[in-house]
Amino acid sequence: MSGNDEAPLTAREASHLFADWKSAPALVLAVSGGPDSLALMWLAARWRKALKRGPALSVVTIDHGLRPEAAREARAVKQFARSLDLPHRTLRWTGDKPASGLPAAAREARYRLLARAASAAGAGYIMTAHTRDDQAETVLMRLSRGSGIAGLAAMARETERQGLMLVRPLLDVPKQRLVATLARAGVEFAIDPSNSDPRFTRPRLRELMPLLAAEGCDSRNLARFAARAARADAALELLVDGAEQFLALQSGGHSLLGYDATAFCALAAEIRIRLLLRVLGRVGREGIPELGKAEALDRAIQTAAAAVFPARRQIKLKQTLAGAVISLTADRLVITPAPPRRGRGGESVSKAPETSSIEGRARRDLSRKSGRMR
Ligand SMILES: Nc1ncnc2c1ncn2[C@@H]1O[C@H](COP(=O)(O)OP(=O)(O)OP(=O)(O)O)[C@@H](O)[C@H]1O
Repeated sequence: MSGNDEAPLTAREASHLFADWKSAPALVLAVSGGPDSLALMWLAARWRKALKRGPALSVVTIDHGLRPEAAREARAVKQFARSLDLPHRTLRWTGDKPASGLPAAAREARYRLLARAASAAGAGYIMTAHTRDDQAETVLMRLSRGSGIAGLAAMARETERQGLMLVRPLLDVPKQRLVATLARAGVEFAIDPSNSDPRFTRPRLRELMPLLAAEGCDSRNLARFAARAARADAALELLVDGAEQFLALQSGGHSLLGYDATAFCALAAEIRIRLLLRVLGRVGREGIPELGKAEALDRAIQTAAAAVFPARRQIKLKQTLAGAVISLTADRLVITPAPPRRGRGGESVSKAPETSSIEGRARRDLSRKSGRMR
């Protein structure tokens, strides 16, 4: 790709960026009406037109019902899509809007609606216009929250989300190049004022970017850092696979026996914590817990394991986390689903499907690509 961060994207560069999805049957383009996603739509339409055979493209805009101008912007996207011969739908978020955590709730609703539109269009892929600048902001946000390596890897080019693939062909492209692409094509675009609303973290961090860039902490270097963190994360996940297989072999395939406590405690802390996250996500009723909670659990296990107890089978630690019960004896670390919590009317409350112990059940998708920050 051109090293010039201000040059419009060429057709050749775009065809390279989209090449991975050339043989997908259908793609949904998520287009808000902002410059990044309008450029995505324009580039994807030009790419598709140049192909003899390729995916059926359709465009979806979500109206979050938060700004009065949103409906007009969605109509403008529809008009532009029509001029490019692309079918377009607008879906509206009609649910209650929370008083706090609005960006996160809007994002949840957006992806839910996009997934619905993709299923209706028979598309297994949703394409967004995340840029290198978005990647850099994500790294900064996660850094500021003390995220782990998986979180610092930020967004991936492809992410699985509820059975659909979320794909980001422009993740290495600076936003300025998209703006330049639109300017050359003579396309006008809307600016969403919430993108610079100082009530939200991301816009406040965006404000800092020029200052940081002057010190070398620019989007290129932050994105490079994310790529390196992703590489380290992938290597660590392989080590966790190996550790898991090793511990399972040591249990002789007895699914209810859990892990050998000494072997578990001898693993490196990072591997133990990742293993706990995996197992809790698989066994527990409440999904993968926060990294900090798994770290605290690991510390408690290590402290309890070091304590001397007279009886080998005596329980050294018993704790619940993420809808799972963790118990430790001198011999074994066992993680089982917690009994279902009782609701107000006495009915049981369960978030995850019934599972029985550490081993012996299908592995759910627990990767960082599930969109959860670590
Ligand atoms: N209203 C919308 N309708 C359709 N697609 C949208 C809408 N808003 C955002 N998108 C898609 O999501 C991409 C990222 O948007 P933005 O950076 O504003 O979202 P975000 O809240 O930071 O979410 P994310 O967690 O996905 O980064 C856009 O480039 C676009 O492809």
